[in-house]
Order: sequence, then structure tokens, then C-alpha cells
Amino acid sequence: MASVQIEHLTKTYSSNSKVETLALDDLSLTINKGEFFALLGPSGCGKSTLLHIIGGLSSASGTILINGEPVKGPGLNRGIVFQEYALFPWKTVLENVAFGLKMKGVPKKERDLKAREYLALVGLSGFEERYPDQLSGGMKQRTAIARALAFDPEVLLMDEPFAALDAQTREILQEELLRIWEKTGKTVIFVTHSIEEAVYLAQRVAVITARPGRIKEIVEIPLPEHRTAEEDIRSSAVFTEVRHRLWKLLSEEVVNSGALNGYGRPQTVTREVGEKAPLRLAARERTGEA
Ligand SMILES: Nc1ncnc2c1ncn2[C@@H]1O[C@H](COP(=O)(O)OP(=O)(O)OP(=O)(O)O)[C@@H](O)[C@H]1O
Repeated sequence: MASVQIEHLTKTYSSNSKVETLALDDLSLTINKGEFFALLGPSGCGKSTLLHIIGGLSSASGTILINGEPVKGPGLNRGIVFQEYALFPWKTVLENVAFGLKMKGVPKKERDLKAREYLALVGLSGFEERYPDQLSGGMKQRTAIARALAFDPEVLLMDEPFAALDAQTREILQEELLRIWEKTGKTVIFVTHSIEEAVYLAQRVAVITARPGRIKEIVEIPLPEHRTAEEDIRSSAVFTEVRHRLWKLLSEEVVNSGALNGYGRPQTVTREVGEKAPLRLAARERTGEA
């Protein structure tokens, strides 16, 4: 059953009356209920634009349906987690997580209870009274995830949520996100630059073309749904194979985007900590080595 249905989405940015940027071009896509779906594409292909439009933060021509209901603006059926946490610095962790519930009109006692429940789910019990500047990056992102989940949205939209974290914290949070996804059964749409992250987390990965963004191909990830670090799935033959396939698809688009952006050479495809430098493919990506 479709959770998110995107039909003929086209987005043009007008910086001024003379300059127009076609960011997304007639993009259609269906994401199933409870699916973990990743969007992968070269820098500037329109991944964030697409996520923001689904979130109702930006408008476009075309249609988006969430559970059959058209998106007309932001709404509580979608929770968004950004790369830069976006927490209220003057509110405690508990107040940050309870915020969406307050907006929903949930009474204080009930919303505090719910907020504590979601903080426990992301492993932050005991940190309720801290302020965001007293937390590590990983803890801030856990708070942001708890906040997005607390009002029980149909869809969780995540825009490179782990890109600013160090590699180890990133892997820990990937694990936790999978656990939370399994437990809550949410539909997750996850934007990333990292092929490895997309393969590790998602059930399907859409490779987006260089701008203007269209769906180049949707790749099914033939790994078991329940993935844990102990099983070392990243070293398996299936993982390596699908990663290489995605790398090939993505590298064609990176070359295209390099040419389109006037760099004259391909852009970086990163697998690790969210680099965006417009240079060449990393050696490991070229060979597909671990
Ligand atoms: N507010 C805006 N005004 C004008 N152009 C914009 C605006 N926001 C994005 N763009 C342009 O639209 C295109 C898509 O941008 P978007 O941020 O969605 O890409 P992205 O794939 O998320 O990139 P990255 O991976 O680097 O974050 C880019 O060419 C970008 O410069």
C-alpha cells in the first residue's frame, strides 16, 4: 500500500526574473507503507528540494499524496529531521521533544509522558533536563529524532541526518535508526550522499539524476530486513555487489553534474562523513573496495 505517492513533480527556483533553476523535472515515485526508502544523488540534484516539498516546506507543480491525502503545507503526518538538528536552544531536551505534542494540543502531563517514552526509545533517558548546548552531536540528533517521532507521524523525512557526525557515532545512530524503524513501523525517506549508508539502511534506493532531478533507477537492496553491526553485513558479497551497482549508476550522474556545473571534471561521491567537495570520485569508490 502506498504511503507517499509523488506524481509529476516539477520544481523551478527563480532567484530573480532572469535566472531560473529547474531543480526537479516531472518526477514520479511511490513509496510503500512502512518502507525504508533512500534518495541518493549527486550534489545539487534536488534531493533536499524533494524532501522539503514532501514535508510541505516548499511548493511545486504536481501532486504529493500521503496516505491518499494531498500535501498542502507542513502537517503532523510528517516528521522532519535535518542535518543541523534544528533544536530550540532555549528549551530543555524534554521540552524540545514535547513541542510537537503541545502544538497538537496534548495536555502537559500526557505530552511529558510521551516525550519521556520517545527519549527512552532513542537512548536519552536521564537527559530530559539538559539543554541542547550540553549535548554531543549524536545526542542532539537523537533528540531531533525523538521530537519528530513523538507526535506519531505517518512518515519520517530525514535529510542527511548523520552527515555532521563522526564516523563512529554515525554507525551507532544508523543501527539505532534501524531498531527504531523496526519497532515503530514508520515509513522513512532518507536523503544521503553515502552509498554505503543507503545500502545499509534502506530496502530500496532511488538514484536521482544530475539536475534537473529525475528518477534514474530504483534499486532493491537484497539484504535481510533485520540488519545489525554484529552480522557484519557491510562485508558480505551481496552488500559489495549492490554497492558497486549503485556506485556505477551514481558515478554517471556525478560526471554529468560536473559537466553541468562547469567544473569540467566529476564531483566527489562520498560514502562517509558528508563531504561535498566538487572533485573526483574517491579511490575506494572507483574500485568498490571496502
Ligand atoms: N532557494 C533556492 N533558490 C534557488 N536555487 C535553489 C534554492 N534551493 C536549491 N536551489 C538549487 O536547486 C538545485 C537542487 O538543490 P538541492 O539542495 O535540493 O540539491 P541536493 O541534491 O539536496 O544537494 P546537496 O546534496 O548538495 O545537499 C541546486 O542547483 C540548488 O542550487
